[in-house]
Amino acid sequence: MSNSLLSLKDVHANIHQYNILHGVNLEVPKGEVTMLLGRNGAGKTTTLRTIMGLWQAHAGTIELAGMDVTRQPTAQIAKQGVGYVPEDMGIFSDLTVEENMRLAAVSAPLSQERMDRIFLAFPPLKTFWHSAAGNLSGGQKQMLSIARAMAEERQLYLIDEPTKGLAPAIINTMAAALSELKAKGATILMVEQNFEVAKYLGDHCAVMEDGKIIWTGPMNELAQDNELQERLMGLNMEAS
Ligand SMILES: Nc1ncnc2c1ncn2[C@@H]1O[C@H](COP(=O)(O)OP(=O)(O)OP(=O)(O)O)[C@@H](O)[C@H]1O
Repeated sequence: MSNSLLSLKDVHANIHQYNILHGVNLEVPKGEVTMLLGRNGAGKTTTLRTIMGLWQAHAGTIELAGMDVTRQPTAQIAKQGVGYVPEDMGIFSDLTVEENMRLAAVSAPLSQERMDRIFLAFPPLKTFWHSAAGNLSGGQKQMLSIARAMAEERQLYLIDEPTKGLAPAIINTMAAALSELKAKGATILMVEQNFEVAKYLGDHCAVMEDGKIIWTGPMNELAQDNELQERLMGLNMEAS
């Protein structure tokens, strides 16, 4: 795909002695949202961590904006404009919301304009600006985790299950904030188990199984095909 910002070609990765990724091929188009879906243990988190350099690809290539970033150190990949929102949120519980945000802005101090944009998306962060992050609710912690990725200009966001364990009302807030980010032209690769959220935000979709991508296509194609969903992911969407 010619407009790919991120491109994985035949990526293999091990975790300790286990071979987890068995040749991942994935194209992430610029300015669009790609959903990485699949059953538990399929390798979705491992794929994001390998892109971020947190696990090493032992074969294959990872290109970001045409540059080979395979096996670069994580700090170097972050410096090239990749914001990562890990599943465990990666926030510092003992620090305040403000300190968490200021630490996330590595290449330039957090501007007022950026802070205003973040407060608009996530009002509780303004309310609890001087509170310890550890005291935030689960949903507020997730907001802080995404806000940290937004603390700088990014060319790519890697977001791992941002709605996991959240109450429906908070899921809506989260989806609205991510939709704003999308409307600003962000390129996002996101793991999401909530199929409603995946349908709402996704332009493209890649489905993983056993360390490989087994299906790629437009999100609406998968969303409209119950049989395909069930075959690829064991989903039964009759209820939704
Ligand atoms: N630190 C680890 N040590 C050993 N095996 C691991 C480790 N982390 C992940 N794995 C294994 O790698 C495989 C892929 O895990 P991964 O977390 O990437 O899957 P996933 O698709 O994100 O799953 P989920 O939807 O459950 O989060 C699984 O079999 C998992 O048990």
